[in-house]
This record gives sequence, C-alpha cells and structure tokens, in this order.
Amino acid sequence: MIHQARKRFGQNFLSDPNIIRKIVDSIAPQAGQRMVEIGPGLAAMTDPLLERLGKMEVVEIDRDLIALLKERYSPDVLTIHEGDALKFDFGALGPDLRIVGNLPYNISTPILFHLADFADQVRDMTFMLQKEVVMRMVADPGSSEYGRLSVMLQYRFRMGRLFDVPPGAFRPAPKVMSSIVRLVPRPTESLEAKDDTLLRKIVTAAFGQRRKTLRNTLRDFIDEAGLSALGIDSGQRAERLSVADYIAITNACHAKRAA
Ligand SMILES: C[S@@+](CC[C@H](N)C(=O)[O-])C[C@H]1O[C@@H](n2cnc3c(N)ncnc32)[C@H](O)[C@@H]1O
Repeated sequence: MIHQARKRFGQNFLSDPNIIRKIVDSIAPQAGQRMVEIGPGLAAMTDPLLERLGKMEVVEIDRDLIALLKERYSPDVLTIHEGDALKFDFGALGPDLRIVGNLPYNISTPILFHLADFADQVRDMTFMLQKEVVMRMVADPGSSEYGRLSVMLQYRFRMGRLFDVPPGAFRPAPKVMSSIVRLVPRPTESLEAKDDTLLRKIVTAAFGQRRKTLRNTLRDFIDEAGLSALGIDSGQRAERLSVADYIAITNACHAKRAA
C-alpha cells in the first residue's frame, strides 16, 4: 500500500518486521477475543493481528488510509470505524475489549484520558507511545515525571513499560524514542473516588501550579485542617502525594459538600 505520511495525523509507520513481531507477541492475541486497534495506518500491526484473531475492528481518521484498508480487507474480517478516536465511543464495542495501537503522538495524552473513561469495559490496552509519555504514566510520587497523567491513569490501571522501540523502526523516523506500555484496569473497590469529576478537578488544580504548596493550590477544595486530618502536610507540593492521598482528599471534600 502506497501512502504519503501525514504529519497532522501523527503518521510514523512501523516498518521493522522484528519489532512488529515483538509487539504482536507481547499482545498475544487469540481467536475469539474482541480487539480494536486505534490508527491501523498501513496495517503493519493489523495484518499479523488478523492472522491470529480472524477478525477485528479499527478506528482510523485518514480517508486515504481507510480507502486502502477497504480495498484490502473484506468487511467480515475488518470492521472499520471512520473518524476521530478522541470522540469514539469504545464502550459501544462491548465488554472485555482489548485495545491496541501505535498511537498518534500528537494526541497521545488526550486519547489516554478519553480511554480511561472506558476502563470498566476493557480487558487490557497495549500502546506504543513516546517513551517520555510512558515514563510519566508509570512515574512514582516524588519524581519530576509524576503528574496529572500518572495519578489519573494509575487510579484506573495497573501499568507497565514492556520495552523501548528506537526511531529507526518507523518510516518516517520520529525524533524521539518510543516505548510499549500495557494498561490493565484495576478494581477500584479498595480505592475508589466518590466523585470522579471532583478527583479530576483536584488533581488538575494541584498540578496546575506544581511549584506551589497544596495549601495554595487546593484552597478552593479543602483547608489546612482538612488536609492535616488526613495526615497530609499542606506545605507539600503536588508531586509528593500518592494516588491514595488524592482519593482521600476527594472523598473528604465530597463528604463535606454533601453534609
Ligand atoms: C503512528 S501512526 C501508526 C500507524 C500504524 N498502526 C503503524 O504502526 O504503522 C498513527 C495512526 O493513527 C491515525 N490517526 C491519527 N489521528 C487519529 C485520530 N484522531 N483518530 C483515529 N486515528 C488517528 C493515523 O492516520 C495513523 O494511521
């Protein structure tokens, strides 16, 4: 399939057969599993995935690529959802969904936040992303990479970086190193925010000005006494708090608002 790569759609196509095999092996697809790929592009991953699955679904935005995919695969084998993955309702595809993709780097963070909303319907997700983004996803509290992305995703998923992929594995080659990351939804019963929107607002406020103390950044949500009742020092900065701390703040704030 011949196609001129489009920068605005973050198109870097995988071209190294060994890397493609390694990624597909790490996904370990099995016939009968429900799988959707975000951004199949020229089918570098789709093809070997289909060999093992028999059929699957894809979400692709580029009309030229969609036309090529339609020429190549029958609709019984490949269901193509034409459009923007950022607006796509992954919940409509059914439960126990496996989501994979070499994600377009220009929308990697918004797409991860979008996908987090479907955690309940997902079995697992395996993505290629810039290494720098993956390091932020899996970062521990206290590190400079720990931020809003780490807290919001670690709340929903157990995550692990599987391996790195060098720029030379793609055409055209990106400027940065990439990594493969696996996300598996974690049960939230043991650690559940009573209000997900409030959690999102609190985390956004805390990391919005990450050099300021929690006393300042969270003043619209909780006061110093409230923080200290949770065993949290209000003189700390956002990056010191664990996911459990953010949930405790959210639930204390929720309880106070409900009272
Ligand atoms: C990095 S390329 C990966 C292509 C292919 N999977 C590969 O590994 O060679 C990203 C793919 O996502 C598609 N894409 C970009 N933005 C998208 C969006 N908002 N929704 C769906 N697909 C998108 C691009 O057209 C492209 O096919």
